[in-house]
Amino acid sequence: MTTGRADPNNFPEIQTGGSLLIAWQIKGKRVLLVGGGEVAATRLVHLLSADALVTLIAPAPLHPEVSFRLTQFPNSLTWIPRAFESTDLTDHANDYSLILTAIDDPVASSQIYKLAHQLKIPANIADVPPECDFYFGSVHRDGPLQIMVSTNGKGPRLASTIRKLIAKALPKNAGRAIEQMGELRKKLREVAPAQEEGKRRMDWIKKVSDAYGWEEMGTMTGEDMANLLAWYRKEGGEDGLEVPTLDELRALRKEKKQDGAVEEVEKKVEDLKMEEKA
Ligand SMILES: C[C@@]1(CC(=O)O)C2=NC(=C\c3[nH]c(c(CCC(=O)O)c3CC(=O)O)Cc3[nH]c(c(CC(=O)O)c3CCC(=O)O)/C=C3\N/C(=C\2)[C@@H](CCC(=O)O)[C@]3(C)CC(=O)O)/[C@H]1CCC(=O)O
Ligand SMILES: NC(=O)c1ccc[n+]([C@@H]2O[C@H](COP(=O)([O-])OP(=O)(O)OC[C@H]3O[C@@H](n4cnc5c(N)ncnc54)[C@H](O)[C@@H]3O)[C@@H](O)[C@H]2O)c1
Repeated sequence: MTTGRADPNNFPEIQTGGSLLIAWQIKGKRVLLVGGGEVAATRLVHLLSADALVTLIAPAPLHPEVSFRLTQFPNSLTWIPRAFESTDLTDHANDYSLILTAIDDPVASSQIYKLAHQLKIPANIADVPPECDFYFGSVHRDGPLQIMVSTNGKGPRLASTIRKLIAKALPKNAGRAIEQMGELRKKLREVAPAQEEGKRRMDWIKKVSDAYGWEEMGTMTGEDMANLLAWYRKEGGEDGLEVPTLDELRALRKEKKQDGAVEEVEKKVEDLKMEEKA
């Protein structure tokens, strides 16, 4: 939506030869996973974290972690206990958004890749980079915060080392703070939905994002958020709208709610919560 570039003439340098890193919204989409060993177990962590609907094809016995996921996710993970057959794909050509294999059989792997390619379904064939439309990366998750380290196939173990270094350097409650920011942004769009308010809304949320520490953002209460939104509404007509300091925001907690703006916003926030529950 916005680029956030300070200098419009200072274009970023492009290093070609990389890959496209994206956050694929695969929730509710069908994925075929072939294989039930250790690598399949790691694939399941990624897929189930993203709320995908997974069909797993592999003969028994399964890796214990894979068996555990079956009991943990009975509605989103289905096991077909046998080896892969080509009709698994040809009869279900439109079913799958994504195909992953994690099997110790290079011939079957290649056959699955060719079928996926014909059907134009993106595939990752573990251990065979030339037959991967995309690679996995080393992932750190903390709620909505997702960090993926990729070495573009050069050094998976080094990716894992870098991921751990990054995770160590993160603020303790970064995930929680980001979750809170998501809630605030959603509520702000709700109380100030007007299209023409888009720029002011974005300028202000940028300021809010920079105004408080991680700890403060993570421990912000529903009342603080309502106070912030009321602040925005009250001062919304002004250009260069400021954000309350932390002290100002905390002071608002104690104020009696004689202020109609706060009550109005709190009611909207309550309505939103009810909608979410419904
Ligand atoms: C990140 C991670 C994600 C995951 O799989 O979940 C991942 N591999 C991980 C670990 C790992 N894999 C291997 C080792 C042994 C040590 C070593 O070889 O380094 C270790 C380390 C270990 O076990 O400690 C063996 C291996 N891997 C590939 C090949 C084939 C080849 O390279 O030709 C071979 C056999 C090489 C051989 O035979 O010599 C290929 C791929 N592995 C990738 C991802 C993709 C590129 C990732 C990137 O760009 O960085 C890519 C290209 C395709 C793909 O799988 O998508 C996960 C770390 C998760 C974590 O802990 O955080
Ligand atoms: N990319 C990576 O990060 C990475 C890391 C380690 C290993 N590997 C490679 O990934 C592959 C899988 O590794 P693993 O440790 O999970 O192996 P594994 O031996 O633990 O598991 C293999 C699984 O595939 C199943 N399988 C074999 N043929 C099948 C078929 N035709 N249809 C359905 N299921 C079938 C087996 O029953 C088993 O469940 C190996 O080739 C391994 O070298 C990749």
